[in-house]
Amino acid sequence: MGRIIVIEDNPVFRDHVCGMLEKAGYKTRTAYDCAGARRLLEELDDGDIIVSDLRLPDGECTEVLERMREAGIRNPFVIMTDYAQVASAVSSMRLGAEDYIPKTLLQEKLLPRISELVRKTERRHTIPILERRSAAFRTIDRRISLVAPTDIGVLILGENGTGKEHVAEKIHAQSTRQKGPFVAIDCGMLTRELAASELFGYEKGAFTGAITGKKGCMAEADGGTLFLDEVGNLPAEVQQKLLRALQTKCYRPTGCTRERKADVRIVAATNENLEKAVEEGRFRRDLYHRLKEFVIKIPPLRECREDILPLAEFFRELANEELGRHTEGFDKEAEKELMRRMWAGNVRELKQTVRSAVLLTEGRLIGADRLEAESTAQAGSSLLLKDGNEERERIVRALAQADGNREMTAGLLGISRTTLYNKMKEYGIMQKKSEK
Ligand SMILES: Nc1ncnc2c1ncn2[C@@H]1O[C@H](COP(=O)(O)OP(=O)(O)OP(=O)(O)O)[C@@H](O)[C@H]1O
Repeated sequence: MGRIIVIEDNPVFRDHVCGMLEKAGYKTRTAYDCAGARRLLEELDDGDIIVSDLRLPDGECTEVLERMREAGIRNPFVIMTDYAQVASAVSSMRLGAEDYIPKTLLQEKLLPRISELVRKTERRHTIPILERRSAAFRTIDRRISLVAPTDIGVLILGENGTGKEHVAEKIHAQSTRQKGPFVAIDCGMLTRELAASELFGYEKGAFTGAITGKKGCMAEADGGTLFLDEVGNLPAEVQQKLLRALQTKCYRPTGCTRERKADVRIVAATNENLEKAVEEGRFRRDLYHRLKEFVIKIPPLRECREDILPLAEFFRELANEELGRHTEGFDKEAEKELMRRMWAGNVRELKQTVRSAVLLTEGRLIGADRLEAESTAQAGSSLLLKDGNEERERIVRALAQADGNREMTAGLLGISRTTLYNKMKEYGIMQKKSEK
């Protein structure tokens, strides 16, 4: 976890903010003016987050922000404002500030916002990836390198757990937008009521309870890539709004009278047959065509058998590090077993199986008896309990155990993330967007 750089000229307020952050376990560094901030920024680490007062003795912090963004430094920047400064703070968001928080609301807003940003930053910097070398993936890599530098919309098709999000990140990393943000949103988690605000944001006072405005994913992804995971679940009203935003590069946040511009490249992914969703009237044909300008199909792991052992080795070493184990490999029987399985949950299931095998192994070699029973789940199917109440409770418990991380929760329950989303929707289990 990185540090929080607090830039504030009022020493009492600065100590107050640092105290709050340190009590929550964050390390802080401080500066009191733009010049000091610029010096600190020279030694900025990837995971650091900046929280700054808007008006500083030698200028506005937006000058620092602007300089950072020009230099391609994308660390999150949150602005603290007095009531009278809200208008300029809003305009600073166009320069790439993540958020502004009125000082009067700092107590309740700062820590949740910081923990959301920490999760996002950590996710981008800590998931190690193995370059897959199977014939199928070499073809996929060629397709990625062809499409990445263009602004063509890409639709990634594949079963759950095949690695669609990594492919989207790769497209972004090889694009001319690589210095811009990569914002991922799970459309499967968006209720009809939430979808428009999450994607397009809203103005302060747009509806009861909208005490501050919200930026929305479109604005967050401005200059970068917006990854719409499980795009087939996007509610109809939002499909229309998204299509318009793609066609005109303009959109209107809820409650806002003026249009906003957003230069966003969309990469979408789905595990369902969108063609069928179009025929059944659940997905707009025009949006479908717009999203699938270029299609990348990711085969299930069982069809890329050359990748199984390299991935298993990769996950074994990761798990060694994470769990403090010293396994050195799989024995012959375990290798045979890894190759024999169908991996209905694809790479995600392989990763989880290897991780728990590492945990269970005391010697150097992992034996076949340490590989948990094969998942009987068909991709996308549910294997939970028949009794609804019990099932709901189990999901809530698993979410708490996994500290809100949905991937880990799905892993604990032995189901795919999509099934988890659908179940959460079905049981009305709410979760904050930051809890991913
Ligand atoms: N090449 C790879 N190297 C290392 N880990 C990988 C690789 N591909 C996938 N994974 C891991 O497998 C899991 C599933 O990957 P990812 O979330 O990208 O799949 P997905 O197809 O987007 O899944 P879903 O459809 O459920 O959203 C993640 O934990 C991811 O880190």
